[in-house]
Amino acid sequence: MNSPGKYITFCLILAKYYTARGTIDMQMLENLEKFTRLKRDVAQINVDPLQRGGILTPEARAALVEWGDGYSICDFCAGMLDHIRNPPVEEFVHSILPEFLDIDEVRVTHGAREGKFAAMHSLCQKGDFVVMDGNAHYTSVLAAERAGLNVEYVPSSKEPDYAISSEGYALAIERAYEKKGNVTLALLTYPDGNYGNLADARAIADVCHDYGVPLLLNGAYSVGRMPVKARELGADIIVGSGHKSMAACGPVGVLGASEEYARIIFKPSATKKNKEVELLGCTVRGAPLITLMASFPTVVERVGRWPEELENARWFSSEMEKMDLVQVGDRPHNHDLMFFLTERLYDISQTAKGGRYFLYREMKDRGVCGIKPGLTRQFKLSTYGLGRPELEVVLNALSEIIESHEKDEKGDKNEKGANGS
Ligand SMILES: Cc1ncc(COP(=O)(O)O)c(C=O)c1O
Repeated sequence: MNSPGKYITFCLILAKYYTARGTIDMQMLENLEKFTRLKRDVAQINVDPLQRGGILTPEARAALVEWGDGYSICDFCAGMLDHIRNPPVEEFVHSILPEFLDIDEVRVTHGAREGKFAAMHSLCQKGDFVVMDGNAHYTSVLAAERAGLNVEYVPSSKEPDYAISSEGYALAIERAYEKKGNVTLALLTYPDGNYGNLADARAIADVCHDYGVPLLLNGAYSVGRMPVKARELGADIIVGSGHKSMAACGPVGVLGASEEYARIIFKPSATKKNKEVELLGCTVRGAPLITLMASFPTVVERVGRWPEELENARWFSSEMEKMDLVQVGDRPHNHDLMFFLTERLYDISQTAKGGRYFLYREMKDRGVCGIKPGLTRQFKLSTYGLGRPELEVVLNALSEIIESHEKDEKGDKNEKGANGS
């Protein structure tokens, strides 16, 4: 994690809670102390794809404290959250975000998953089919399940590309028809959260439209990181994630729709006229929305720097490959999220002290975190927002770890050879 301070604060809060309860548990205090000590030396460069795009801007961090009270944005609400003028939620939701995403209507949600569910629940009938890419995030699958929908997958091309094709969408829709299914929505994960692959959304949208099926673009890893224009890509519905890619604390997300579908998704209640049913009236009612708004100018600016981000990601990938750590997925890569096959590190883990956890520990010792503890054979990471000097720290850490272990291994073998064993 990128801040040791937050763990220490958390430990102190817990200790205070137990003290207040009058049940000081010595074992618990001891564990907390151990935890604090463990975390004090926490790494500073975080390469976790899940977290890189959600790091707050200084403006959002200040706003978080100021607007932290419950319902803090509701002082001047006249009944519709998205029409609050002070703070300027209305302008943000009805003017700025539609322009940013290039789509007719936008609402704020609690996250990408809530947006996907709202779209599926309102546009599809129970028992319908949603066609989605084989690389789809589990939340897309759960949203469909919760809405009572069947899923027909578009399989990826498998290792090493894991590519998703527009022809695959046509075939999946045909398969659903063969099952006597009613296909009422297609979904593309753009990019997917495993390989960071950006499929040809425009071509996929065209195929779906030929069948009269609207396309939902899951931009959890793209909206707020790179330029994404729904109209240009042919997306009828788009979701983004504030805490993943828009420098917001969350939970917060955005849901956009073209006029035709917005009318259905954002339908007002029959009984509570100024409340939209799918959103249960009001969605994000305080700090997460304010952090999204506070970071927005920086987000717009960083989206404009995407070519630089991409160049860094590609450079990083090529440096990794010099160490035989092989990037899979799109090549050349088109996103900061990358997946590597790291057999060399796995081999080391077979004899290293600590086994599979050696990598996490040794990276942390060198100031890098975010590669999932216990992974050595393959892992994903993100270079988003990291400059070359920080990326060099990551690369040097990996290279040092590999060299030191392989040298030890060679030394051991030579020693055994010399001893005739
Ligand atoms: C590709 C993808 N889509 C959606 C989500 C969920 O986003 P949210 O937390 O905003 O619902 C994730 C989370 O990891 C993801 O990786």
